[in-house]
Amino acid sequence: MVLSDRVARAPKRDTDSRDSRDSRDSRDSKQPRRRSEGPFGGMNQTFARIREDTPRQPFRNPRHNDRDQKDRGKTDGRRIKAMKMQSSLASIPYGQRTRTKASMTELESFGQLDLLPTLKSAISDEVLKGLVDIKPTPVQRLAIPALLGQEIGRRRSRVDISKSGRQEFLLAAETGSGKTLAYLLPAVNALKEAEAADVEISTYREAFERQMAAMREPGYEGPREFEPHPTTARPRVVVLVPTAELVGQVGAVAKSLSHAVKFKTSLFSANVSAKVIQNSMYSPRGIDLIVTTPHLLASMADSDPNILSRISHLIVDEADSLFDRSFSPVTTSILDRALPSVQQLILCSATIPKRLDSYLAREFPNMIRITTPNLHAIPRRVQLGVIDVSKDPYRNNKNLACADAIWSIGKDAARHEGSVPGEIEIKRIMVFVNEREKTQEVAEYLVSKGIDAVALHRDTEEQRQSEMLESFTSSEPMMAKLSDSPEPAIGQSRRSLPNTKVIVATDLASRGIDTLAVRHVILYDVPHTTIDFIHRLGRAGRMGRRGRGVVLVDRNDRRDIVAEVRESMYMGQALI
Ligand SMILES: Nc1ncnc2c1ncn2[C@@H]1O[C@H](COP(=O)(O)OP(=O)(O)OP(=O)(O)O)[C@@H](O)[C@H]1O
Repeated sequence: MVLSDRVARAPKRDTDSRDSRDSRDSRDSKQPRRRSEGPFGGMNQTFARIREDTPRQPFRNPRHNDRDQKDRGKTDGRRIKAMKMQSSLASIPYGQRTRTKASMTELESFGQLDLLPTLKSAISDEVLKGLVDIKPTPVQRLAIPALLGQEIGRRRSRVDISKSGRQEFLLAAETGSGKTLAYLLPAVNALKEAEAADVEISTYREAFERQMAAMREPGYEGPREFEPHPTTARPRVVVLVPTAELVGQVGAVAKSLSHAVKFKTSLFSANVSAKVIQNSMYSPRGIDLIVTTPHLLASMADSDPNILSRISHLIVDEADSLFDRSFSPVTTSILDRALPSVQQLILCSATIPKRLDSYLAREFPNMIRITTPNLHAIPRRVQLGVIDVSKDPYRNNKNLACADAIWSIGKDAARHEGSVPGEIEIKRIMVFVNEREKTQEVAEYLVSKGIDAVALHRDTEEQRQSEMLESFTSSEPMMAKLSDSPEPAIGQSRRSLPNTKVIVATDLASRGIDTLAVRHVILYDVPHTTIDFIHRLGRAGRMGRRGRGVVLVDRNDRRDIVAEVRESMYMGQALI
């Protein structure tokens, strides 16, 4: 999906390097006149005569036949492709990661931030309600002060401003690390500060109060309608996300903030009717913050270009998706139209492909890049197991292997009774496939094996899909009666597994979904890229939780890639 097309090409030579390469070539071609052999032959040399490494020949088992030799050649060729896949993520120098780590320790609580007091209390009272000992996460420690322009400890938040007077930020941090709050808190803070300083809004409020008072007078005969609010159809903060599910999720965080700090939030997605969208965009009460998809916003802006005229904070979440080939034309068309008024442009992602990296370097050279030390690494608390489907008892029947893996998770959980006697916790499991068409087939197979599975794609019944997603995003444990044993009841024809719920999806459908309840992820297909590995396994082990991935490999799959990913995960290294 996001392979860098430059990885295999030699870097472009500039004049200097060409010169130096030329001189080296001529030097190389000059053979030493005399080569002295013997014990002192290597002395007084002006350049190192290092013998070129001849590739070590692999051990040949005489029993291998010709066909095996051919296959080995094929594997070697594909290995180069594996390296390309690995290289499609941009690397962040380790030196920079260490510096970041040091500066992260200086912000210890949300209390230290220059946020409005109501916003600070909204963090514990609304957004992270129920959590004890709330501390900012690494990305929040780095990003919030920078976006607020606040100095923390010895660290001055470096804020470069582009020629237009705009600040541009890239927030790159691992999956499930709290990026949403990292960009929403400063944006809402700025929104409320701008509102307090906005003369047009205060004049409107005074006129509104006057008219309300007049309308309460007996015998009032003046107008009963109000002038539209200055912010009607002119939002100040816009958050762009790729899917309707993410509109709901990010919108829920924004709404919970707006309960404590009054501002008007609207969520626009394909799931919302055109009439509702129209009514809330043009509400006479105004609109402050919208969360939507680029396509919807672009179509609204096509009919009313002024919608993009007052945006001060433009946030592009899941930026690697929104700047990939399918979304990029529409995302950039919004940027082109909105940027003149934008004061902060914030791009946010858990993976930065090289293609996006060079696009940002070219288009936004002043962008401040905020990256956490663990970027592109899958947390060590997530373990990856491998099932070889080519072996007995599966004989390349992936469906069977997948159902078996889910059954063993369910059975294992059934052995551990929950804290309430007679109840067991329902395990929520995500199965990832590479092709959207496969989701339905796999889900149907799992259902036929007594598993409560649903495919996450456009055609799934909306109600069923949202019920299932809701149960996956809630951190509350879900319980099943222990009597609902996985074994068939007497007289029951088929076994069913009541203590698991399964979503079968492609990672595009579930990108960014905050599946807090998920501890198990099954990679039905080996992902095409390390980026997919990160996002799929990132649905488990969120916010410090433990997780377990299982990858099903058959004889056509790249086992070497799986081994490399496992090793990097074990070492806690970035998958670059
Ligand atoms: N400081 C915090 N302490 C504890 N939990 C937090 C904190 N900040 C955010 N969270 C919770 O962490 C979870 C993950 O946050 P969020 O969805 O913002 O992650 P993300 O970095 O955007 O992940 P992804 O890259 O997968 O989209 C959410 O449930 C959120 O409520």
